[in-house]
Amino acid sequence: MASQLRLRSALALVTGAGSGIGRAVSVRLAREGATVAACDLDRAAACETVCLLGGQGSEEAAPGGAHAAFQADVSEAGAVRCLLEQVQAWFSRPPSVVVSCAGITRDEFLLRMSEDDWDRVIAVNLKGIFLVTQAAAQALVSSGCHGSIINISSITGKVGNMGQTNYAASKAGVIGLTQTAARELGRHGIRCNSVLPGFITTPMTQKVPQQVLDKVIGMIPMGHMGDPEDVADVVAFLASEDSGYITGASVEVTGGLFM
Ligand SMILES: CCCCCCCCCCCCC[C@@H](O)CC(=O)SCCNC(=O)CCNC(=O)[C@H](O)C(C)(C)COP(=O)(O)OP(=O)(O)OC[C@H]1O[C@@H](n2cnc3c(N)ncnc32)[C@H](O)[C@@H]1OP(=O)(O)O
Ligand SMILES: NC(=O)c1ccc[n+]([C@@H]2O[C@H](COP(=O)([O-])OP(=O)(O)OC[C@H]3O[C@@H](n4cnc5c(N)ncnc54)[C@H](O)[C@@H]3O)[C@@H](O)[C@H]2O)c1
Repeated sequence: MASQLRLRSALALVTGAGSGIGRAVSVRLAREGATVAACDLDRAAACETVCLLGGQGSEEAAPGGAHAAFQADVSEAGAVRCLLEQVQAWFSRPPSVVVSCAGITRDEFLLRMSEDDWDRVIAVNLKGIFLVTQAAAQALVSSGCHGSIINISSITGKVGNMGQTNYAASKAGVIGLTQTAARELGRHGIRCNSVLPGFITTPMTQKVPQQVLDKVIGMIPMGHMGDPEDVADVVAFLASEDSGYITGASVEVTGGLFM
């Protein structure tokens, strides 16, 4: 898809920006003119992403640099509050585009899943998106700014997946959270949408047993796994005014898996 500078005035906060889909989203939004605040649990990975953006920015750079890297654990309320404070102090405005990509898996069959594996996945994938969505929406509403919030769910949240009771629950929760936020925030000019990727080639899917990947790929009408850029294409659309009348939607990026 030809890139356009349709995001030239946007400040985009991307969590999970240090890898996979979050890195691809950061690159794509920057290419369309956005200033990117790249956040990750892994500070070094976030900085590597900023370097890919051609930005001079990193936390060591002068405030207001082209792009900047931030470190935060999205599952921690204090860290997320601090993140939004840092971003607004750095760029003198709230992020008008917020893309929550940070996420983990702790896969195990239900009969064997530990409470800790459940708790951690819910904390990062669902509570993390609650905390980021809430903090970003508070900043936008208090400043009277419009915005677009994009939360990365998964097709697993729609159809379930063996070995992922924790992950599927978290991703289904993201859909419900985002739809509710869309209902509440529409009057403030803030759109909220979910993206539901299928199997995408990233470090997250590299942990999946090959036997399982072979099974699933055989079920994909387009016959192959997707790339992070396939998801970034949709995120860029939802971030821009080209999707100005879309909110509360769940957009599947799956190659047709489980259409
Ligand atoms: C018939 C195929 C149906 C496929 C439906 C898929 C629908 C949803 C696709 C999800 C796409 C989005 C994913 C995205 O959100 C990103 C991720 O979440 S990536 C991580 C995805 N995780 C998984 O898919 C879990 C993979 N499974 C495992 O990691 C392990 O199996 C584990 C659960 C840890 C258990 O390991 P263990 O060594 O105890 O067992 P095995 O691996 O030997 O498996 C035993 C048998 O179960 C079959 N199996 C396991 N997982 C799946 C699965 N997800 N779908 C289908 N079948 C699965 C495995 O093939 C073995 O079968 P068999 O007894 O015939 O050898
Ligand atoms: N890869 C896929 O097939 C696929 C499919 C559907 C949905 N998703 C979702 O897309 C998102 C990105 O996944 P990916 O495949 O790029 O994975 P990835 O593992 O490549 O990247 C995830 C990033 O999130 C960061 N992160 C993890 N926990 C964090 C925390 N507590 N705070 C801040 N950052 C944290 C990691 O450091 C990493 O950089 C996830 O939410 C994932 O569930 C992925």
